[in-house]
Amino acid sequence: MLKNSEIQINGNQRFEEILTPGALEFLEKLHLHFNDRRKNLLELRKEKQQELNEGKKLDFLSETQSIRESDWTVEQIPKDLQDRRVEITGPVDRKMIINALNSGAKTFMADFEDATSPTWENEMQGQINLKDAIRRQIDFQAPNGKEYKLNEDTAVLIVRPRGWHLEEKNITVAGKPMSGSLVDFGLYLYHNAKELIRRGTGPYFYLPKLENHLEARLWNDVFIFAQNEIGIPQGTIKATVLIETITAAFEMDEILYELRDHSAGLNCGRWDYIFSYIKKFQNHPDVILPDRSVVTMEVPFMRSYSLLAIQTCHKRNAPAIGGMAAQIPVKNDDKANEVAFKKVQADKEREVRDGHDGTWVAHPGMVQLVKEVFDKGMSTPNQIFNKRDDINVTAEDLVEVPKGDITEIGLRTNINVGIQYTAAWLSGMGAVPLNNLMEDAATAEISRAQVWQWIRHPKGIINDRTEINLGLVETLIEEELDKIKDNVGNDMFSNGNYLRAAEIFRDLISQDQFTEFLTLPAYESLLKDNN
Ligand SMILES: CC(=O)SCCNC(=O)CCNC(=O)[C@H](O)C(C)(C)COP(=O)(O)OP(=O)(O)OC[C@H]1O[C@@H](n2cnc3c(N)ncnc32)[C@H](O)[C@@H]1OP(=O)(O)O
Ligand SMILES: O=CC(=O)O
Ligand SMILES: [Mg+2]
Repeated sequence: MLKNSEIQINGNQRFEEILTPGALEFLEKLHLHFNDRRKNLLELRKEKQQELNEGKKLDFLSETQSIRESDWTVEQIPKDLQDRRVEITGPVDRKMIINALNSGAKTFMADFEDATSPTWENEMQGQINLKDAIRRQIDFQAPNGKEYKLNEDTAVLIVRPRGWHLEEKNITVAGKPMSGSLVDFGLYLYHNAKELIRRGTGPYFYLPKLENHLEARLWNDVFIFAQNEIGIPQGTIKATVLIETITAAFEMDEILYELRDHSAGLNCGRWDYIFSYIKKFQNHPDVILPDRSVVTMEVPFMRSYSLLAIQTCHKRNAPAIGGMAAQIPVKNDDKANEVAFKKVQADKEREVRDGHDGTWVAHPGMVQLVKEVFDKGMSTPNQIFNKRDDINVTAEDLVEVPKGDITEIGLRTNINVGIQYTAAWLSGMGAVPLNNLMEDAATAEISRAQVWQWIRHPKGIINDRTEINLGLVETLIEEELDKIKDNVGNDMFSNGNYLRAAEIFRDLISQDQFTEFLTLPAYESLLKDNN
């Protein structure tokens, strides 16, 4: 049994409502049954990275060929997940949960991952907010007096727990931190599964950053165990896996197969996918990406993966959800706003034309536009019937290196966004608007990974022929910090964690060993003052 000394309640009455003895006992069981396997799988990630660093090429697995070639389908998708044409995502902030549920989107993914900075307060408050939202007992009053409450019709709730790599250091078992995934999943399920079922829906999840089908098998075993413990029918949990690592793209069939009793399809997590492409091929001299702004869904390796996801899902009667266009409405600039909307529209038109069954938006202001695009392109609840047998994506297509320039603006933007995002994250905000784009942990990972790669790669050269090296980047970091200071003002600059963020950014790009996730060192920094 977890002892009180092993958790932080901080005297908050409502935290106690989440961290009940029963919930803690359930978490402890999850930990004892699954944490060693989680750790072994994280070790396996390191071994696979080492093989790639030594020049290994990615390919479809020979040992699972029979799974790819045999006929099977996932179990029936529940009624309220049949039509997912517009999914809004957002952090587990109380006001935003209400706004997202009211947004007119079909579903809302409440995010403990890319969009949440995992302060203890955010984590616990997020669980409280979701518990209240499910029971329709959520309301909120903003400092300006604006009142928030739920509409009659709300989006279907899906929760994204943290990835397997993240730990929750405020909950320990025998002195060892628990997995962030198991904490987020476990607390949400424990408090809400039966209530969700009673209300005609279910415990639905998005599973982030999986690298292979063994990690999907672990989730599936967690589901079987948890359904048994909680006393809900097997198969009640439904999970959509984000295909957001380059290695997982080679195992889409296998991931669906592992989760076939619990699967609600796949999603193209495009931003982490780009990050993963850089990370996994960090040592390959033939792989380098141009400016982030030109690595769109239309470059061959991105388009191939999205098409393969559609074909794979539809073959298995599962939905294939598209990805996040990072544009958000632009305030006080009609022209820039129009451009942003046009970009989102084009992105979503391509997705629906290709066969995606739904897609993501980052902001309520985009819901109507994207709904109209999908209504026009998809007159049925989904298009799983469209098997796309015409698609033929090869292993080479999935890794094709895109062309394009590295520019000084691209380099400066990566530095600027990397620092500003990390500063926000250290201040407890996991998603922020920067340069009229939604930035979250996944997009920030691209920024710092590109700078790391460009410093070391023989082709890390700006299009004016300037070589990118540590010295240049150090200079630009100072210049970008000055710009940020001018922009946010002295007070905000000194209170806003920018210097700490710059220190983390500097460490990340100067260490020869590529740090697996920006959020790992950032979490250590966060623990020092936010908990
Ligand atoms: C790569 C990936 O993993 S994508 C998935 C993870 N990322 C995300 O989920 C990010 C989602 N988006 C967001 O968090 C936000 O849109 C941000 C931070 C980018 C911008 O937020 P803001 O600066 O608040 O935008 P803005 O001022 O235009 O918001 C207007 C209103 O819409 C609300 N809003 C904006 N985005 C969202 C959202 N995603 N969900 C719910 N409400 C939202 C705001 O709370 C605000 O409400 P109010 O008028 O009642 O005060
Ligand atoms: O989680 C989504 C992504 O694009 O990353
Ligand atoms: Mg992601």
